[in-house]
Amino acid sequence: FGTIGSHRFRARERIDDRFHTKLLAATIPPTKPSIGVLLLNLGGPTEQNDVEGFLYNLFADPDIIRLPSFLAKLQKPIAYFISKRRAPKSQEAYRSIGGGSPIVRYTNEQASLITKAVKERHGVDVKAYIGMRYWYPFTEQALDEIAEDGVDSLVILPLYPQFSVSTSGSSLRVLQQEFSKADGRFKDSKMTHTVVSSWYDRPGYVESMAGLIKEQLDSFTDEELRKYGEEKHVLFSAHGVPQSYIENGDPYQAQIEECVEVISKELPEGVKVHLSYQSRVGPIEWLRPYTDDVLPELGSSGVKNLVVVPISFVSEHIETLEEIDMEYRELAEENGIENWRRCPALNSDMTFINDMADLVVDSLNSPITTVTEACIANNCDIEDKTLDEAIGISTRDEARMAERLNGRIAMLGVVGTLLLELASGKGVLHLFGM
Ligand SMILES: C=CC1=C(C)c2cc3[nH]c(cc4nc(cc5[nH]c(cc1n2)c(C)c5CCC(=O)O)C(CCC(=O)O)=C4C)c(C)c3C=C
Ligand SMILES: [Fe+2]
Ligand SMILES: [Fe+2]
Repeated sequence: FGTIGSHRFRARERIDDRFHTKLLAATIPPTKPSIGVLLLNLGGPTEQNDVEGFLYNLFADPDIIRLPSFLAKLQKPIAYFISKRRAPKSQEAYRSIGGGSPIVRYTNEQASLITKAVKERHGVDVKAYIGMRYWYPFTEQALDEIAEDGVDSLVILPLYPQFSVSTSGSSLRVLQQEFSKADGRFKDSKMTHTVVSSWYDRPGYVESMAGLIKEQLDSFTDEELRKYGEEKHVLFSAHGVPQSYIENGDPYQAQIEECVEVISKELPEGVKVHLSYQSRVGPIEWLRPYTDDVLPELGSSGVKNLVVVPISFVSEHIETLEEIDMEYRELAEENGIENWRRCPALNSDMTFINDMADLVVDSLNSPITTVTEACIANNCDIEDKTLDEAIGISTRDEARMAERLNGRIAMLGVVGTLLLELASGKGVLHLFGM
């Protein structure tokens, strides 16, 4: 490794780096380099008592509930009411899968397997850190550890194959804020970092997903196929986002569609592929078609053999174990889809793990993408005015503002509902499932 001048986590310096072609590997000091891999994920409540706090953190995130700036002060009170209202229903769902989310357990497993695979496949020592957005271990805790360990070079890897402002973007914004704090934990650090924004089209990931789906397709027995017919269907069920996010530049839907297309190319000929979006929350319009509309449609068109594939997650959690395995399965069976399979999440699938290990090493040897660059490239909402000015572009030009306002007007419906509920003392939000 050669050495090139260090960059600190000062906003301006990072922005000045926009047009660099430095490789992260080239910035690693020649002696005792310490390489960190920060795995970002959503997190989940580990026990019943965590549920309300987890939901509060989620709804207090302006990347999850977008309010117009004049209502920004209401974000926390709104989060408080929605989380209180939703907690009993969510608790019940978590109870049905054993009391809490297994997301941290799976992410820990993935972290240690990726570390091992990087060493075995590439001879490189890395230390993995886990940063969850809404519950323990929080991203900020991972950053404390990274600073204490004196990491020289950090690969930031969101565990979301496709980029959404509401997931990877939200986590990157936390990093952006923490890195640019003048008196923060990195004030004397010379650490460099690079971000892998999305990786839905990596051949290894595609191969691992296709492999898991084929296993399910092959599990239909001859007897079942005689009974239900030969036709096999695959329904990719992606986590939804509000439609307004896409209108404001979130690359999520385009990446989901491309991802489904490349995986489908690897499936046996004759398999019929469908795509829908699950887990809608609240009264506004989300990406369509909704999974709970598509299942009855498939049923009434005579589909019997169906493999459902969770496409935006890399580990099991409430949306696969409860929503797909229980709610959607029941809905499918009620509608005549008798031969149901669910493709497992990637969890510790070794084709996937090895690909993530290769991805880490590839990103050490690729031009750096800073957190700020990743946010700009993926149309994250950058609120920090000084950043906009320093970059010399405005993310607030009038056309974008008008578009964003349209999306936010929809959100005002939620606020209005809350105020109505507060004023009347009657529960209105439950009508919207909140
Ligand atoms: C790619 C994945 C995800 C996107 C996009 C996403 C957007 C998004 N989610 C909510 C609201 C909720 N999400 C909840 C749980 C949850 N969400 C994801 C992934 C994505 N979310 C995961 C992996 C999980 C489960 C974590 C776990 O505990 O196992 C929840 C809480 C559960 C519940 O009460 O239903 C909510 C609420 C919104 C509003 C949103 C986009 C704006
Ligand atoms: Fe979610
Ligand atoms: Fe969800």
